[in-house]
Amino acid sequence: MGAGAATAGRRPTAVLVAVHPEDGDGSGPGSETSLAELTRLADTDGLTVAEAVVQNRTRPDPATYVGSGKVDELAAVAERAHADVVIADGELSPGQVRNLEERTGVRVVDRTALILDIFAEHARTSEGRVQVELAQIAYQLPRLRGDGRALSRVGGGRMAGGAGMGVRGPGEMKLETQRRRLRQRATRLRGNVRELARRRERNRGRRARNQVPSVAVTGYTNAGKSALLNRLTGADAEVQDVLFATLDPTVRRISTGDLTYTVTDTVGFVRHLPHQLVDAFRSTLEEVSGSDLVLHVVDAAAPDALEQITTVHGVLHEIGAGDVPELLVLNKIDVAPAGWVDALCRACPEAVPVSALTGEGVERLRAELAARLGRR
Ligand SMILES: Nc1nc2c(ncn2[C@@H]2O[C@H](COP(=O)(O)OP(=O)(O)OP(=O)(O)O)[C@@H](O)[C@H]2O)c(=O)[nH]1
Ligand SMILES: [Mg+2]
Repeated sequence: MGAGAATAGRRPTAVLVAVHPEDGDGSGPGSETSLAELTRLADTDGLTVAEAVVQNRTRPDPATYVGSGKVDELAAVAERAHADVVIADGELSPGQVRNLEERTGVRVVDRTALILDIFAEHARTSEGRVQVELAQIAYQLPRLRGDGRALSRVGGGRMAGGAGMGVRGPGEMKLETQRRRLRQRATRLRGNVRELARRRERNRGRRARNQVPSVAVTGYTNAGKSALLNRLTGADAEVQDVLFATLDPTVRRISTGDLTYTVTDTVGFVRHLPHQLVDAFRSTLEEVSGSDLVLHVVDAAAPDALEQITTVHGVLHEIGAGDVPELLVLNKIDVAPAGWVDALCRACPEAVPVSALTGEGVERLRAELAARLGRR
């Protein structure tokens, strides 16, 4: 069972732990930006963050992730906060998790597990569920402990469906049996994903033959991709103030004048998107690399908007979509400080400022889209 089980009735409490590197671009693990994001991720997963323990030196103890003094501090903070779980701002080795748990007496998870948990919670379609479960298995296989604990949910929401994971009691299944079952399940799931990918491929081929240009909406999670898709097409994609609300691509058709094109909403990106997820979601992400134009939605109200743009470009390259022409959209200008929007426009002169909420700038965006697609 997840951390929430012991504390029915209130939201489980989390304490964050991180090593802040002395160098880097200021947005790496342990930085203020990264911790703020981890807090939002925890919140999305149903956890309330009480405190963060950050180590500022760069010489942590590899056995316990942070140095020994910090572990004592973490244990004290966790006790004071009545923490149900400790979340590390990075990916931990199985040994680090075990040692930290022993010394703090609290369940320990890392950022990757947290993101996987959110994906599991948000997957709606069978395709989304299959891909998430595959990513979960890739994460769990090297971390099995024989007591089934690595298979349970992190946060306060409902338990992840998956392969009925997390329901087995301690020691019910031998480690080797668990491993074999998971590997077999992964093989079956990969077969499903391949079949779904082929279906997607066929649909894309049909659209290409019909000469219908395609636009893929991408961007950092919570940038307003689904809201903008709804504004552009009158669709009803799910819009929520949580991270990773959308996991399944929604394809919609737009007709303006004699031009018809499709717009696809897709999964949001985040700094250090777990590689297990990138691998598992490859078929979903291929919608992006196969499109004629990437509509890159930026949350212009985010103080780290420029870093988010860099992150998204990194993921686009990773999935083979680096060469697809891009149209940058600065969204949420209704709430972004005017000076900051101006600065972003100077940094990205081709970008179109809009508000999916009020509709401001959306006509200009439509015209720009038509011009770009007509010019192909
Ligand atoms: N003020 C304001 N809020 C917006 C705007 N566009 C979207 N939002 C809000 O931003 C939040 C995220 O919007 P979504 O459309 O779900 O964002 P997304 O990029 O699809 O997010 P994921 O699917 O989770 O990656 C929601 O609370 C929206 O209401 C905008 O132009 N202005
Ligand atoms: Mg969305």
